[in-house]
Amino acid sequence: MALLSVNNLSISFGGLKAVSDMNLELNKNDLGGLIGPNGAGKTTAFNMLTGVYLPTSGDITLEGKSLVGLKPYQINHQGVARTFQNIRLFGDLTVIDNLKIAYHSHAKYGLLSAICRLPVFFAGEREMYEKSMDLLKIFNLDSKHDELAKNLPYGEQRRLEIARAMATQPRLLLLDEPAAGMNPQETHELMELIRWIRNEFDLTILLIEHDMSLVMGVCEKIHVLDYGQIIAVGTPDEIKNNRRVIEAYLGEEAS
Ligand SMILES: Nc1ncnc2c1ncn2[C@@H]1O[C@H](COP(=O)(O)OP(=O)(O)OP(=O)(O)O)[C@@H](O)[C@H]1O
Repeated sequence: MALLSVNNLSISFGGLKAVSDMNLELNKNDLGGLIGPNGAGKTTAFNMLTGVYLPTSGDITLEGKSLVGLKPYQINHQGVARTFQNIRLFGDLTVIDNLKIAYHSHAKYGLLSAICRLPVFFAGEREMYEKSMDLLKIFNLDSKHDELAKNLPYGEQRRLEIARAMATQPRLLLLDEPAAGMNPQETHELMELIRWIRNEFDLTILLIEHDMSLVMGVCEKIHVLDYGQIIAVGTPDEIKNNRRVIEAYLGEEAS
């Protein structure tokens, strides 16, 4: 069974069909890409996958269980985490607190234990701190754990956002333009990191990206959206040589 299955997914905003009969399948451990010209519907698709938008029609299943109609936090509890095109960290909190907040969504103690400062609260907090530091080490941010998130350089903020998504212990990680604003060196390091976390955490990843060096370098299966419709699915080589894909991108360049 596919890990993620998107079946005939559509959404309209007024008269605009932003995504139309979209189909997409990812198996466990796939590293997939979702590409397409500006306004093709990529982020809208992510917003439906994460419960931000309710599809007009169609279904989304995670290991056979439908996600449609669930709220974003419920979808996160099912094992789907995401990052955003525009970084959405808590800028005035420290790096480690940004991660601890994410771990809190899976905390093993309740509100009463926290208010009464029961031993289970302290044990839970200690565990969250240790797990957060472990993740920060992986993302090479441990030396900055005490800095405010807003003071990190841009590339590190992007890495922290991925680390925060990982703190919710996802099965499926959705990355919306993870390399946006990164220089070539940072993009190259990000590629290595994405591959590594996929293997290390037994993850399935779907990423939206305009940086073709990253998409072609890291994705094994690419879906191409144009005007809300999937126009091609294939390996990087197949996509590079696909006539409809070339036309879609050339059309964008010509306009
Ligand atoms: N909430 C909304 N209300 C109305 N229209 C919307 C809404 N969200 C998205 N759209 C429209 O849906 C279409 C798809 O937008 P979307 O942001 O998904 O594209 P995209 O492929 O992610 O583009 P980009 O690569 O530029 O980020 C666009 O025409 C956009 O204006």
